[in-house]
Amino acid sequence: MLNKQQRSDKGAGEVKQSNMAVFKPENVEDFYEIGEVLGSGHFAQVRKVHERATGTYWAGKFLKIRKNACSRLGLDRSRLEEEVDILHAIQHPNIITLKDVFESRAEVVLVLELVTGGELFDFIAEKENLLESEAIEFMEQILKGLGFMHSKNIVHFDLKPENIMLSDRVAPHPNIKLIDFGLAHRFHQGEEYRSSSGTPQYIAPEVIASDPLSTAADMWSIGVITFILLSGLSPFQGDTDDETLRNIIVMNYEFAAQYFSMTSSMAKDFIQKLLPITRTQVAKRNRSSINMKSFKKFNARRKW
Ligand SMILES: COc1cc(-c2ccc3ncc(-c4cccc([C@@H](O)NCCN(C)C)c4)n3n2)ccc1O
Repeated sequence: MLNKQQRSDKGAGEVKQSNMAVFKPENVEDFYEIGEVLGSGHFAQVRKVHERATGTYWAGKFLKIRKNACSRLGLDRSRLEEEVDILHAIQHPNIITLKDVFESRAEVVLVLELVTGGELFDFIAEKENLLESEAIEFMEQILKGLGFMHSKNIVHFDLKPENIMLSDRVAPHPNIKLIDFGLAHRFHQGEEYRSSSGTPQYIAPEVIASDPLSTAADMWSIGVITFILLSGLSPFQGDTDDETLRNIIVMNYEFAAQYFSMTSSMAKDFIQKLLPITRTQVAKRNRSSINMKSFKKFNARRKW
């Protein structure tokens, strides 16, 4: 488990308590041989790593950590601590497993279960779209992992096909693994939580409106993912992020006959329950201009 160490720092006569997590200070290369790059993003790189003691292969997520609060280079350490806490709290067959955490001067390394089947995103892209029976198999596993997270009051907040990986894409029934808990949050009793982070195509209207968030935001993303699995189309995707966000606010989506003629009414009903068109949103869609005030405020805040 994560070692939380109570530290008291004396500064200007006051005693400040900081509850910084302490990860393994040893050099990760003493225990793992660092291999090929599997993928990379902002301030993070995922590499294949080989455990010296057992010969097992793992995935190492190498993260650059901000040196101080004023720096914009690197990830916020408290954000990373929450991700590690959350990963430790959720052990489930459909959620990636965290094995170890190492820390050097400005880098933290998460040692994670290696999955070799790639992203669901690529799997769909190669198949255009899936049979409804295949989509159901994937959704069942995604919802099992997500249901387990939600039962522990943990919300992912960045569900998208790129963060859903397959253990082995050639297996007849590939196993799903949810990854990337960099935006995840564990809710405490009575807590109000707002965030303007996420990926435009998949974020819920309440994120754009900066309303208090809940597990419902993940269920909205599940509706978008299901729509994509069954049609190959992204329901709210516009030519720009702004257009995508506008489409979400006014609930501008439809089941185009050209793409949904083979889709069951049960599947469309499932999506409509996850992407509910409220009376307010129908009214907005009928009005010439959408509620630009909340949209402009969101635009000013958003972090991508
Ligand atoms: C727990 O958080 C993460 C786990 C992983 C992870 C875990 C196990 C694992 N086995 C293989 C891979 C892998 C293979 C190819 C590319 C990538 C990664 O660069 N792209 C993953 C999705 N991306 C949008 C975060 C990751 N991973 N990636 C990636 C990013 C995370 O934020």
